[in-house]
Amino acid sequence: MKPIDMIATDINCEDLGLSRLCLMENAGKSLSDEVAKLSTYTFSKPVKIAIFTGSGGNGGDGFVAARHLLNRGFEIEIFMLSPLENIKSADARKNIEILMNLTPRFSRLEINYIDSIEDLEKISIAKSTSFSEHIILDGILGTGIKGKLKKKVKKVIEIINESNALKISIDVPSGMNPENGVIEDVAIKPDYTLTFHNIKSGIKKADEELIGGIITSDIGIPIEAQIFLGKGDLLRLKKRDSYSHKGKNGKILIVGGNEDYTGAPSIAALSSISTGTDIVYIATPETASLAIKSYSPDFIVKPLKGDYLNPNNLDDILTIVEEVDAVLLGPGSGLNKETGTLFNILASKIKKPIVIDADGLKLIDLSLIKDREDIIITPHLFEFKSFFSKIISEKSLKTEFEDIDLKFDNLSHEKLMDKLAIFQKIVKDIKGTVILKGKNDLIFKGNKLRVNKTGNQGMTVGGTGDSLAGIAVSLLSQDLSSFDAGGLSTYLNGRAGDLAMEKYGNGFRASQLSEFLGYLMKGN
Ligand SMILES: NC(=O)C1=CN([C@@H]2O[C@H](COP(=O)(O)OP(=O)(O)OC[C@H]3O[C@@H](n4cnc5c(N)ncnc54)[C@H](O)[C@@H]3O)[C@@H](O)[C@H]2O)[C@@H](O)CC1
Ligand SMILES: [K+]
Repeated sequence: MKPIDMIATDINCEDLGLSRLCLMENAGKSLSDEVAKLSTYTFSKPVKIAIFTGSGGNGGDGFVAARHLLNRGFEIEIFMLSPLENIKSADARKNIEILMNLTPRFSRLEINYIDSIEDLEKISIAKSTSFSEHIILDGILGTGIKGKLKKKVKKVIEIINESNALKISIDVPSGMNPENGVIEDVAIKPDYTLTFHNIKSGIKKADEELIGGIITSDIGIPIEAQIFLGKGDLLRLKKRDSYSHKGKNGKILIVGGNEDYTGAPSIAALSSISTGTDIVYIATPETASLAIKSYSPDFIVKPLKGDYLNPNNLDDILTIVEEVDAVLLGPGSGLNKETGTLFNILASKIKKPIVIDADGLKLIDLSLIKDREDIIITPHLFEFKSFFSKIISEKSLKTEFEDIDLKFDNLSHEKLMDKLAIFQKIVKDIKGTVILKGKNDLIFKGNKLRVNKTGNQGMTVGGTGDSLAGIAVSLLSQDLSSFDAGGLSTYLNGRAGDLAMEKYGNGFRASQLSEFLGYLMKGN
C-alpha cells in the first residue's frame, strides 16, 4: 500500500465515524502487545523501554504504547524530539498530555525533551553499558516524513543505531522514504518494523537488513474505508509550487457542443475551472461558440467550421491538443456520423489523457482505446451496457449482463461480490478507468474498485454528468492517474450536489455545482 493510500484511508475512516484518535489508540495498543511479546522472547527479565518521538502521529503511537506498556509493568523513558507546543498531530498531543497529567507519578515513567544536540547527553540509555537490556521504540518519523532530516533528528538516529538495544521501528524506520524504501540520509536500522493495517510500499521494496523483521498489526480499519471515496482522497492532489506560472497547473481542451447543445460543454468547463485546472479551451462548432463564450469570460472558445463537429475540424483541434495536458471528448456533440468519424480519428491520434463522455461514448470504437491506461469513460448503466455489449462473447455472461442493475444497498456480502464480479469481468477488457454512474458510483480499473456514495436524487437534473466529466479532465490535467482522477471526480461532483441540495433543495441546476466545487477543493 502506498503511504498516500494509507493516509487517505485513515482520513476516510472519519467519514464512517471512526476517529483517528481511536485508530491511534488501536495502533499503540497493538504496538504494546507486540513489544511485550518480543520482550519476553528476547530477554529473561523485565527491561526498560526508551521511546523516541517526533512531532507527528508516529510519536503519538509511541505515547499510547507507553501508557499500555506501563500497565504491563515496564519502566518507560520517553525522549521527545519536539516540545509539546510543536507537536503537529492533535491526537499525538492529546496522548502526551495524558502522560504529562500523570503527576505525582505512581508509574515508572520519565519524560525528557531533547532541545539541542548538547541535550543528547540526557540520553543516558545511549551510554549505558547494560544497553543490550533495553528496548528502543522508534516513533520519530512515520509516513509524514518530508525532505532532508533535521540535524538533531539525524544525530539521534545515529546514536540509536550505535546502540545494542532491541530496536523496534513504529510503522516505518525513521528516515526511510515510506513510498519507495529509499534512505536519503540516515535511517533507524531496526530489528523489527511494526507496521499498521497494510505493509507500506517502501517497506516491501527495502532490503531486509534495513527494516528487520516485519510485523503487521490490524488497527480496526474496515475494508470499506479503503474502498469508499472520501475527503482523504483530496490529498492525492499535487501541492502547488508557489512559483508556478499560468498553465503550470493544468490546461484542458473540451471538444463538444453543436448548434442545439451549448450547455453541456459549458457546464463541463465551469466544473473544470472550479476544480483547479488553469486554462480551459473549448473547441466547438461556430454555431454554438457564441452562446458558450457568453457563459463565462474564463473560457477560451475556438469556433470550428460547421453546425456540428466533423472531420474538417481535425487540424484545428489537433493544434489546440498540442497546448493542453488532457482532453474531454463528447459533451453535447450530438450523434452525427461525421462527428463520430472525427472522434474516432481524435481517439487514435491524441496521445494525452482523455475523458470520453456522453455522445462520445456512443460514437467511439472501443478497440481504439482499450489498451490505454490514461483514458476515463463515464457511462451510466444504459451507456455502459451498449458500450461493452459488443465485446461479450460468453453466452452465460451475456444474459447476466443484460439483466444486471445497480441496486447494491441491501445485498448480502455474497450477492454483492457476485454482482461486482460480473462488472469486473467486463471492464477488465479495457486498461483505462471506467466510472459507472449510479446511486453509488463504481470506479473500476482492472481489478481495482472504488465506490462513491456522495450525491443525491437532485442530481438527476440535466448536466450533472457533464460536470463530472469536466472535473475528471481537470484532475487528469493536474497529473492524477486515471483511477485517482476518476474516483476523486465522482466524490467532488456528488459532494457539490449535496451542498447544492442543502442550499436549493431539488431545484438546483448543474451549472450551480461549480459554485461549491472551489470550496470543496479547499479540503472542506
Ligand atoms: N489515522 C492515522 O493517520 C494514523 C496514523 N498513525 C501513525 O501516524 C503516522 C503518520 O503521522 P503523521 O502524518 O503525523 O507523520 P509523522 O509521524 O511521520 O510526522 C510528520 C511530522 O514530522 C515532521 N517532519 C517531517 N519530515 C521531517 C524531517 N525530514 N525531519 C524532521 N522532521 C520532519 C513534520 O513536523 C511533520 O509534521 C503513521 O506513520 C503512523 O505511525 C497511527 O496512529 C494509526 C492511525
Ligand atoms: K518510525
